[in-house]
Amino acid sequence: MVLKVALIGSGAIGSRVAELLDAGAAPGAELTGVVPRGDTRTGFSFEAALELADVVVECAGVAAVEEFGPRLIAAGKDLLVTSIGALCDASLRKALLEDGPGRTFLTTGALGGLDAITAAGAGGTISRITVESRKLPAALIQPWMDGQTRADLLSATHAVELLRGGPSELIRAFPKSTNVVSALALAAGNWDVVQAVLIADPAAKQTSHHVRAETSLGTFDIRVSNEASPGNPASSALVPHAVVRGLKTLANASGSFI
Ligand SMILES: NC(=O)C1=CN([C@@H]2O[C@H](COP(=O)(O)OP(=O)(O)OC[C@H]3O[C@@H](n4cnc5c(N)ncnc54)[C@H](O)[C@@H]3O)[C@@H](O)[C@H]2O)C=CC1
Ligand SMILES: O=C([O-])CC(=O)C(=O)O
Repeated sequence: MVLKVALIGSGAIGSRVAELLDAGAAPGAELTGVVPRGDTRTGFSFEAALELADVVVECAGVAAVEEFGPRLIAAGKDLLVTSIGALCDASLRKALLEDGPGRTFLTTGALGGLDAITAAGAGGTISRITVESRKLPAALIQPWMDGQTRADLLSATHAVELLRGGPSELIRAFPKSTNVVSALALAAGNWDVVQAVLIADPAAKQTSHHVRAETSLGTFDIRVSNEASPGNPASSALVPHAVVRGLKTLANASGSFI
């Protein structure tokens, strides 16, 4: 049986996922359509995705998870989320992860090592997870920043710490850049153990995430240095491939967790 896939969002991640699916990168999975932003009078629509798809992949942002996620799950569809920070909201988290009958899957996205953290959270205890993320300053400019803050950031000659805090604080201020922090909390099964720092670094040749997890089953020190996505310097080029890997597992062609 073919797994029918719909996408919400066709930016850097969504357009690459579409290309990969069309090229057969996830055997057993087939692209049914891409939900456009705004006007849906022509072409594919969210309603068409609800009717035709088995799994809908969100690659559009935190607001799109809020807007579409609960309706998909209530309709019995599966949802694969990239904007994991949306799940900082406890009621949305419940709707997506507990209410069913649809299922919510979370991509590993820009990170590695989430599997070990999930296993340690289930089988042991996690006392602390820290993550330090570094991106180029231009990728971290936000609509809420005033002109002076933007100018200072863009002309910085040294690394600048932008924010330190937990998943909710980070996603509120940098919703397109700190989903990995929420992914760590969900992997740990604990929103209180994760502390993050976001750094704008003019010398950053790649986007990097340095995760350190202290658990009763071991200490994991995970460093990922990702190439930026060609279409969006704020997103790592790895992410669409992580999404497609997830779809491949859902289509069950390989039957493998790794
Ligand atoms: N879990 C992870 O490790 C990562 C997650 N992300 C998440 O993925 C999201 C997408 O990333 P990119 O593709 O790089 O962003 P992008 O900005 O290149 O593309 C987003 C696309 O979604 C579209 N869109 C927004 N709202 C929509 C709606 N309601 N309906 C249909 N389309 C809509 C936009 O028009 C845009 O074309 C980010 O906002 C971020 O939340 C990004 C990087 C890593
Ligand atoms: O792509 C990345 O490196 C991470 C990212 O934007 C996010 O976590 O939202």
